[in-house]
Amino acid sequence: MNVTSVSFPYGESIHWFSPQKIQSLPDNQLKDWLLATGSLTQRLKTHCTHFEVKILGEHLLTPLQDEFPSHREPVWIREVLLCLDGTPWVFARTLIPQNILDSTRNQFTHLGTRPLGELLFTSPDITPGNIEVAQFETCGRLAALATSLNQQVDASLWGRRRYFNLHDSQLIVSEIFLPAAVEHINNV
Ligand SMILES: C=C(O[C@@H]1C=C(C(=O)O)C=C[C@H]1O)C(=O)O
Repeated sequence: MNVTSVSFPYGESIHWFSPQKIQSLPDNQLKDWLLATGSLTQRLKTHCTHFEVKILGEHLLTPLQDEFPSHREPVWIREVLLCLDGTPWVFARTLIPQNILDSTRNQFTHLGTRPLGELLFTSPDITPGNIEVAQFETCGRLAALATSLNQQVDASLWGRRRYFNLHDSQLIVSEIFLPAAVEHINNV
């Protein structure tokens, strides 16, 4: 895998839609994955022997334009690849505001290769919020990332963005399904 943290951050500005508003959700098994509310990590682990979080980068950075309107100051940005038996299936980009870092004693900044979901789905103070979806064109940065992972991008990529509520704040987790994942999901 010739992806390095040199190109971090990989995220690109995208227009996210409420699932009720986007007319053209994929009409195949991927739709269920896009809208599922549980831990993606737990679901991915049922499709492999070895699950691994590869960190592309983590840093306090300013969000992309319109990515986090309530936070124009730097937030903790974590980008990872979720790999199943050595194959990257998901690119994930998480944005965590400073007040959540402070109120959780910086647990999120010391995750390392532990899946974020281990924190999000075990803390009684964190509740899943809305889900939004988006389609990524084949000419974008994330398509280029997929290509650099030796995954052929024949069609636009699909992703979702989930909000997680903690006290009176939110963090955002975006997950883009790479071609290897879509190939498996739609052909199981
Ligand atoms: C939110 C979850 O955590 C996963 C793990 C991530 C990480 O380690 O950075 C990011 C996105 C998720 O797919 C989950 O398991 O649902």
